[in-house]
Amino acid sequence: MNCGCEATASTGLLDLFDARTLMIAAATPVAGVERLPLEAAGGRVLAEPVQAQLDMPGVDNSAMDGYALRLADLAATGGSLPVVQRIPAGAGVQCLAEGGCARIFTGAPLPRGADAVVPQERTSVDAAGRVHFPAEVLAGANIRCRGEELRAGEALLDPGARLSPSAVALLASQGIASVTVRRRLRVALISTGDEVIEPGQAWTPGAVYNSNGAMLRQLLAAQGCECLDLGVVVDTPRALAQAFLRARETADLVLCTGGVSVGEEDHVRPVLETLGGLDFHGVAIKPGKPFALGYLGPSREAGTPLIGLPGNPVASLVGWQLLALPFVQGRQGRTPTPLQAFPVVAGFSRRAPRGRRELLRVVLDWRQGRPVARLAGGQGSHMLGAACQAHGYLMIDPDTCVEEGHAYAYCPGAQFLD
Ligand SMILES: Nc1nc2c(c(=O)[nH]1)N[C@H]1C(S)=C(S)[C@@H](COP(=O)(O)OP(=O)(O)OC[C@H]3O[C@@H](n4cnc5c(N)ncnc54)[C@H](O)[C@@H]3O)O[C@H]1N2
Ligand code: MOO
Repeated sequence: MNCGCEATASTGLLDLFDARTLMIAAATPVAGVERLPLEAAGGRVLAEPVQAQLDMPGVDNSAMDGYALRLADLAATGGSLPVVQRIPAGAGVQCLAEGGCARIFTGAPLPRGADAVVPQERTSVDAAGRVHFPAEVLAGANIRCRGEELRAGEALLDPGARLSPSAVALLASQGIASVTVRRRLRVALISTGDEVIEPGQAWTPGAVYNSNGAMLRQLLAAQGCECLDLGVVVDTPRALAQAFLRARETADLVLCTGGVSVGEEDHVRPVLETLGGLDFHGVAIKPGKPFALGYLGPSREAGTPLIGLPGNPVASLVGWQLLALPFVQGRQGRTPTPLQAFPVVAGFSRRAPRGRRELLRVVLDWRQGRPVARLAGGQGSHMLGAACQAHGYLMIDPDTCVEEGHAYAYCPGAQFLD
């Protein structure tokens, strides 16, 4: 792929942000939509623009439990009014009788003629039942005006939005009962490695349980993808080629883990080059360096994209979060989310790795009112424990030593589950 991005001369690896740009550019959305009942569409990607059906709020209404009044009546009576009406939520729109106030509740329609609501705790009621108001009541106080949030016909949600619980709530608040969403992305998952066995199988020395498969199935499900799990494939070019061809038949994306590095037992790259092509291989991040994007088939356009994630479990996780996820989202027709990061002070010092941006798994502690990052545990790319404890990553630029008390870019982990 000719993108104008260059691998760093010294390492031959792509910069993380250049690699993300390539992933997003390569992620063509899949065709195919379906109409679903609103709640079944939760987590899916909207395929159509949705407009507001109603003004929001639909009528002027009270923001408080209290009394609705006409300011001119209050001025004329010297600060107290009799209660002449009672308006609960769900009542129709009424007119406020002159010279009195209305007992009103949160969300109830404001009576015509009223121009303020006073919360009940700012009032007192005398023995005769007159309500006494504070000296200053502002026009419009505690009134939620019709259409102040939205007017009917205005854009509610754009295509490409993921239907989060709040987006479902927004649609429900408009009375919308069904929506058109993109079909689910079909992702074929292949775990490679002679040593890799599934949980439940008997362990023998040298065997490694397939944690990547378990993790990626969860991560794919969290993105609303359909996972076609092809299980564990042994480290031979022939077995891998067979698995790739099978995956290609039905998937919108092939995701494999392991065998993507440079040893002679690592067959992903050569097999990919034989059955299709390679877009790039190797990103200047730690963990996650041996990451590959390519395609299976005659051309990128006619082929099926393939992402090779490293075998080391934390490298696989980081490769998914920083690179594969924006691709999956783009292929789902989602508007890609920029990487969220903000400065956080390091509570430790550490030597830098050469030529790679490091993603340290950290926990945030609060010290004197500000967050301070500490290492969540061992930082080896095979050490899942720290990845599991971490709140996020402290992202350290290549060749930069971490100095205690200095601030670095912190990427919250929760963003990768959105
Ligand atoms: N000479 C070099 N060796 C390595 C390099 C390099 O640049 N030159 N890169 C290292 C880095 S960085 C990483 S990360 C790993 C990744 O290598 P692979 O993607 O080829 O992965 P494997 O060699 O197949 O496995 C690595 C490691 O991960 C375990 N593994 C594999 N699959 C799974 C799975 N499904 N679940 C859990 N664990 C898995 C595997 O047993 C190995 O321990 O390469 C370095 N080497
Ligand atoms: O990318 Mo590897 O993850 O440094 O071990």
